[in-house]
Amino acid sequence: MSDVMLRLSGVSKTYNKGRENEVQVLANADLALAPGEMVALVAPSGAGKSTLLHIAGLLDTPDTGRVEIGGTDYTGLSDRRRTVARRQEVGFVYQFHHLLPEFTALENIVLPQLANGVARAEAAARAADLLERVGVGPRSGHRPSAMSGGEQQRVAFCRALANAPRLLLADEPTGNLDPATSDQVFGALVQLVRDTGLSALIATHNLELAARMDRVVKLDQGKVVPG
Ligand SMILES: Nc1ncnc2c1ncn2[C@@H]1O[C@H](COP(=O)(O)OP(=O)(O)OP(=O)(O)O)[C@@H](O)[C@H]1O
Repeated sequence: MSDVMLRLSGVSKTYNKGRENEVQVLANADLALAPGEMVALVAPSGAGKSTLLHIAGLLDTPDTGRVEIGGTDYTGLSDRRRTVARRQEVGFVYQFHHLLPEFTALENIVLPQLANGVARAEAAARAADLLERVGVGPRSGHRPSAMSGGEQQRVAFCRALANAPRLLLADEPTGNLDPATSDQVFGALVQLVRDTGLSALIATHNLELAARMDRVVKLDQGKVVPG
């Protein structure tokens, strides 16, 4: 296994190149995450956290630079290869849960597995196990509208891990929750990541939560620097 789970090398990204509203968000940014490492990404609004996460998760491509996940260099690979890799290797969590409203918590975690070719019984067992781990086992038959914000977000964590990715990317995962709930739900996320041995890059404005990670980095003039 590679000793680096995620590596960004010399990554640059400019929006609206050549236009009046041109904005260089990333400028030769480098970042490496070891297997099992949890890193917080802290930066002011607009500094480029989402851009960095999208590039790291193969949702967007940098103008220049390389993105490697699990030792594979995805630079220049086809959209198809990148889509397959994204589905298998990367889990995403956002500020909003984005669960499918017409499906139960369990089904929301089963569906991505079915799309990945997993048999239904196996998918359901994995979904139940994940929900149990984050303390929402008793809510597995509920639709998102019948769950609290904290419960919805815990289910979203499970969905991100449904296909056993090796890398978790989270963009303000508890940003929508009140401070006490945020603290508990963040704790559940950390525990889940530790239990499953994932590498995780978590963007947050919350310095207390960031301090619970192995390492903190920030964005400074388009570069990743120690926090
Ligand atoms: N598709 C786009 N086209 C043009 N500009 C963009 C685009 N996406 C982001 N930007 C700009 O790039 C900069 C970085 O945006 P990004 O969303 O990465 O920041 P962020 O650090 O995640 O901010 P926030 O914490 O507010 O979500 C911002 O100035 C934003 O306006």
